[in-house]
Amino acid sequence: MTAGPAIVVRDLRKSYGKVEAVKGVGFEVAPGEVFGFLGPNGAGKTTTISMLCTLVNPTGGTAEVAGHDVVRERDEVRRNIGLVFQDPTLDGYLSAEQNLRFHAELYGVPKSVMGDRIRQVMEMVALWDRKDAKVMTFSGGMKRRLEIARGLLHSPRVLFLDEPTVGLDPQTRAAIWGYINELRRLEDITIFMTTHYMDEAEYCDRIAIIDHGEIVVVDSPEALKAGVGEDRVQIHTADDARAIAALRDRFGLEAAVRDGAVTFSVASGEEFVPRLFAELGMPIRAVSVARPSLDDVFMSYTGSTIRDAEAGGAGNAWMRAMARR
Ligand SMILES: Nc1ncnc2c1ncn2[C@@H]1O[C@H](COP(=O)(O)OP(=O)(O)OP(=O)(O)O)[C@@H](O)[C@H]1O
Repeated sequence: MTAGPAIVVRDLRKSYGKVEAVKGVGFEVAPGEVFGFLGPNGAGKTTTISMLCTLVNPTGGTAEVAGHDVVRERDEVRRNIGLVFQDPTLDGYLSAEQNLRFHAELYGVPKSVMGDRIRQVMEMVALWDRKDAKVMTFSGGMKRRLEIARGLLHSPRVLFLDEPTVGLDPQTRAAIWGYINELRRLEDITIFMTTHYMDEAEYCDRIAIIDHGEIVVVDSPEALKAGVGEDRVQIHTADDARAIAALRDRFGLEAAVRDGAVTFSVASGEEFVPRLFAELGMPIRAVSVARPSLDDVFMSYTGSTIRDAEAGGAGNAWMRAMARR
């Protein structure tokens, strides 16, 4: 266990020419934490994680990972971290086990423990029975699982995952989260991950929301959702227009029809519902109350949903950068 924080970032910056990809971000990650870096395409997530992994040099500020400076102590940082990035770097012509063995040798994992460790990490991602198959025969999800196993081989103190579930089907995404949660239980490890899936950010201990190269907020998903304050209430009635007018006149609430139901936000939704039935003055056929989601949090901090923020993005940072010129 690291004595101090696993990651300390202060006023970290990166510019590519005139593009300020990261504009002075700062945060700390505690040992053992699963820390999520959340933001739309082009927000600066990959640039930040790349600086922490020593793959990109900052243009300003400092960052320490596992107690080492990412610029001055690059080798020490590299020894202490595992990486799972978006672009696969496995060798398709080698078997799954050979890929891991090659990596273990590269990282100087002692021969005496190598075999056991390879088996342990492959079992963790349920690939041990496929150890002899060539990686080129693997599905996208299996490759991602193998990359996670490889990232763990040398028992890193911090594991960096850049969009670990992007492009995978929901079932595989859920399985990968199962492995991450298992990892948290079995290994003394800190996990730093980027994602733009709101539902996945829920699994993190804390998340930082980054937008246009700046951190807008850092907190636990629960605290962020509680900070939004209001619940979302939906009611079904025979006359939506009349219901909307009644909500405005009797309760001063602004409602609108969304997803086929009259929808509005109110503090303590569950306590409000009995009043609603008593005082709306018209029959209600059905009602639902939902706590704020991280989508609502993102909306309240950035003024747009993460999907709106991504609309128009080509899905590739480079293509977007070119398109802007
Ligand atoms: N090598 C580069 N050269 C020039 N501009 C770059 C480079 N890498 C990133 N950028 C720009 O920096 C900004 C942040 O990009 P970055 O890839 O860090 O965002 P991201 O949040 O990781 O997005 P994504 O979800 O698409 O991976 C974007 O405007 C991008 O176009």
